This record gives sequence, C-alpha cells and structure tokens, in this order.
Amino acid sequence: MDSTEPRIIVNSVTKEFTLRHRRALKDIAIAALTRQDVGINHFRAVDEVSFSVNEGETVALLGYNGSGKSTLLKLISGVLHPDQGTVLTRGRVAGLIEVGAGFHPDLTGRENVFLNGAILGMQKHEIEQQYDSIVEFSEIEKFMDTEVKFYSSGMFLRLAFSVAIHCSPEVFLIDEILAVGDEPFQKKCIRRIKDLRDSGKTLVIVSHDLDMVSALCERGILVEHGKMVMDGPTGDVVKQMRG
Ligand SMILES: Nc1ncnc2c1ncn2[C@@H]1O[C@H](COP(=O)(O)OP(=O)(O)OP(=O)(O)O)[C@@H](O)[C@H]1O
Repeated sequence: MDSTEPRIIVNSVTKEFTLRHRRALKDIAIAALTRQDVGINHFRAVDEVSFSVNEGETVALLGYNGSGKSTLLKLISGVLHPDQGTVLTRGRVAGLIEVGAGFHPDLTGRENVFLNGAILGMQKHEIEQQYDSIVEFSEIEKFMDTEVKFYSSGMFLRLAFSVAIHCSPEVFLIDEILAVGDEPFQKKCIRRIKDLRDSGKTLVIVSHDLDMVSALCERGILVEHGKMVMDGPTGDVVKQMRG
C-alpha cells in the first residue's frame, strides 16, 4: 500500500436503526390480532454516504441534531458496522467517541490505561514506556488507583484523550466528547489536536462548535437526514449552515 492511498474510504454506506414505539400490552395484542403494524419501523440514520479522506486531511462532520454525524463516526471507528456499503481505514485509528467507552468500570484508572491502550493497538511495553506521560497529561495522578466507576465524565475524558494521543494514531476521530472537559483542559486538548494536524495526521471531528471546527478543519462534510449534502472548505459549509 502506498502512502498516497486514502486513510479512510466510506463507500455507499447505509445504517438503519429500528424505531420501537412503546405501546400498551392491549394495543400490541389488538394490533397482532388484526394484523396491524405493532409500531416497529426502520429508518436510515446514514443513507448511502460516500467520501474518502486522504492522509493529513482534517475533516469536520457537520449537521443539525440527529442528522447522523455520530453514527457515521462510529461506522468509521468500527464501533458500528454498516448494513450496506463498506468502510475502510488505513493505519492506527484512535476514536474518542463516547465518554467511558473502552473503559471497564470495575478496573482502576491504571488498569484501564493498559486495557484502553491495548484496544487502541498498543503493545504492553509501549504502554509501560508511555505510562508516566499519559498520567501527566491527564493531570489525574491522584485517582489512578481508583476504580473508574467513581470517575466524573471530565476525568474519563482526561484519561481517554491522553491514552489516545499517546498511541500515535494515524487517524484520530473525535466526537463532541471535548465538551465535558473544563476550559483549561479543552484548550490543552485543542493544542494537542493542532499538533497532530500539523504533524500530518488525519482528523475527523464531530462538533457543534462551528468556530472551533473552522479553526481546526480545512474540510467540512454536511450531513442532513443521513445524507451527505455538501463537501467543501469548512468555511463554506459553516456559512451554508448559518444561512
Ligand atoms: N443505537 C441506536 N438505536 C436507534 N436509533 C439510533 C441509535 N443511534 C442513533 N440513533 C438515531 O439515529 C439518528 C442519528 O443519530 P446521530 O447520533 O448519528 O446524530 P447526530 O447528527 O450525531 O446528532 P447530535 O448532533 O444530536 O449528536 C437519530 O435519529 C438517533 O436517534
């Protein structure tokens, strides 16, 4: 594989979810007897989306609530599988998608660094080498021997972000998660994301903070009702969203 090949290829990807409506038992029984719809239907959260992302590109997935951005990011990270189409990624992918994902609640912060690092593809010796630096960046030294079920969402973010940047990902995927960090830590994360960008890593970010993504990402992809409706410079896409 040569380095000019894309880091991410999303090819005609569709993801459907099942919408279940709560019904009283009596209504379900009547619907079943009269062969009516019992209130389960499918809808497309992501609808035949195709794009590719090259090495070193910084992409913002933009759109209003419920448009399918997080689902798309989960499909790229491999947390979800498409119903149709394919997603290919090249290189180590680190995803910060849901607070606490990749952490086991009954393990300590220290144990979770090893678990999370392994999930991200790091060897044990690599994690051992980076351990002090991971803890230092997270600034939660005092809580490393505490079970993470007692962590606040900001503490989860601190540890997860720190492990993710220390695994030297080629592709970094970030959902809204930064929002749970306090302002100084958010700023520190953004500086680190800029460093990753400047060193040629590939970034895909989902955020409603349009000013932040305009500063971080050169390319914007606008999603509406699961469909990709615009792909261009972030400034143009943000202008379109702000109408
Ligand atoms: N696991 C799931 N089961 C059922 N429906 C889901 C599931 N995950 C997401 N959805 C639905 O898919 C649609 C797209 O959700 P998604 O979280 O991708 O949107 P989003 O653009 O990230 O929204 P937001 O900006 O509000 O975070 C929504 O209608 C949501 O309710």
